[in-house]
Amino acid sequence: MYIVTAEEMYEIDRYAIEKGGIEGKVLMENAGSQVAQQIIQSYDNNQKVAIVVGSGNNGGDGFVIARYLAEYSYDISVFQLVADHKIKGDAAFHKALWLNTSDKLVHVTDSHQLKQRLVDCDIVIDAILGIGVSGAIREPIRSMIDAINHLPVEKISVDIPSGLPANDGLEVDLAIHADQTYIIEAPKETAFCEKTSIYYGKWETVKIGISQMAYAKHASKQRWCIKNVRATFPKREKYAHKGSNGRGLVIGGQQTMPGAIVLAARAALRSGAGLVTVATIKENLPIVSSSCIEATYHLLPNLTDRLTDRDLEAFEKIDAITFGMGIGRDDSQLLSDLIEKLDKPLLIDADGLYHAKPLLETLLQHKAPIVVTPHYGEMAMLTNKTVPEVKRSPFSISRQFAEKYQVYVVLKGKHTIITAPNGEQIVSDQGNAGLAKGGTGDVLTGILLTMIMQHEELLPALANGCYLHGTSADYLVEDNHTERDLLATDVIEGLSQVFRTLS
Ligand SMILES: NC(=O)C1=CN([C@@H]2O[C@H](COP(=O)(O)OP(=O)(O)OC[C@H]3O[C@@H](n4cnc5c(N)ncnc54)[C@H](OP(=O)(O)O)[C@@H]3O)[C@@H](O)[C@H]2O)[C@@H](O)CC1
Ligand SMILES: [K+]
Repeated sequence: MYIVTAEEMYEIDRYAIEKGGIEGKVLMENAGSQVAQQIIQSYDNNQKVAIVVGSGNNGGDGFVIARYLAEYSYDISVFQLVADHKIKGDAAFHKALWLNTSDKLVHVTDSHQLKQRLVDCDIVIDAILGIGVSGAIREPIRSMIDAINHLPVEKISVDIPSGLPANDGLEVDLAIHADQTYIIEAPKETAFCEKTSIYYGKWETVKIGISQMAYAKHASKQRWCIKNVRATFPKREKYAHKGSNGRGLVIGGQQTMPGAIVLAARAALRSGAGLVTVATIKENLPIVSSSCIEATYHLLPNLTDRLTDRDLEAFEKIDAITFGMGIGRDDSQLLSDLIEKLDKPLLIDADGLYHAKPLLETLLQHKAPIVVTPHYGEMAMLTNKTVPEVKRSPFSISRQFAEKYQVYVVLKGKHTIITAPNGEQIVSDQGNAGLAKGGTGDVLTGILLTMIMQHEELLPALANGCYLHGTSADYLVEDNHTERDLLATDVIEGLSQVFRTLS
């Protein structure tokens, strides 16, 4: 499923009209009838329904919905919040069709009137503003949206909660707090941003006949689901040997943080890596090696000095490296050596990201791909922004960073956003609140290390890793765990159940 900005949706719409030959009126008919079908399936027709329409095509959708719901005997009233001359084009066409079959259209000019009109309704269908909204919400629409938010009725938004922008990056001024949103065709960026997703309530998409070709041409983001994983997940070769399934290297683990590397190494092995070597200090060896007997070990005298020739020689056979879990924040030369001296795919996580901050310009010199996996706080640190700023613009900030430093970014959150150096993005929204616990990030890193070694294309590889991690947590919470007691180690054990669903 594609995710779009407002500009991309308009381009896709234009493509469907100009190249696909579908008239705008027909797209609007399809949009309204599909939303109406969803409402008919979910809400009884003994309810009193008010449809509030604004000046744009979102209002046009509202007139179509009115026509279909009236056919199914809902008690419908349509309230027009703008002057007649504001309704133009396709919206005016569908307004005329509504008036051919009904006289139920009331002009409302202020919020006080609107409140009185809506007070005995069960459902308000919000077709006031769509993706064409711009700037601060103007009066009288502003007070009208506020009035609707205060009514104890079911609020259903068409396409987008009125007042909410489609794109990330803007401070939300005022918007309908919907219980349910029926999104036309493709979810917009704000459905996946922490500060704005709540306005949508529950949401689903309705299709109106736009071809996938239009999206392939104009959209740059996808939501990753099992269908994508099945299509891209590498098959395990029948005659594979441990060397052909990838040799991964996990570097990290201060004396006080040995758990992080155990989790990463075990997760990498459970996700199918052929061999995993853990490079850490000797004080960690007893605990780490007894917790992960399948891995091999490489001893580093400390986690701060440059790599020796012996280290570099030992790492020569490695297919991909992850650096940073439990490494601490003391000055260290390790990361600059990994960037300069080893041309291997490199995943930088956790404290490793603090070491990466002063080296960002040098990332461009690395000949193999680099992946960074920050959470919101770490992303704010890397980009000199605040956490609220990252939460407001997770798509834009990830894309700018990925393009500037030519790295892959996995911005971890409820909706994890994965960005390629060319700006292409994928959202993985699997997982639950049980993952908000120490160690789960280390498990994700281990899974991603294996995915990096086993795929040719990195963007789907990283998306598949995020899918495995989140879906393991979802299955565990559905079965014998809860969001409260779920541990990072459980997520590793849960991977088998996810793998079984992929073939
Ligand atoms: N995707 C698809 O393929 C299809 C999409 N369709 C639908 O079209 C919708 C997009 O339609 P759209 O472009 O007409 O924009 P939309 O938001 O309805 O109205 C814009 C008007 O709102 C006003 N306004 C703007 N800002 C404001 C503010 N701050 N405060 C107050 N008022 C403000 C401004 O009017 P003004 O008062 O300036 O004249 C402006 O002209 C889309 O969301 C979907 O529902 C389907 O019908 C068919 C296929
Ligand atoms: K709306």
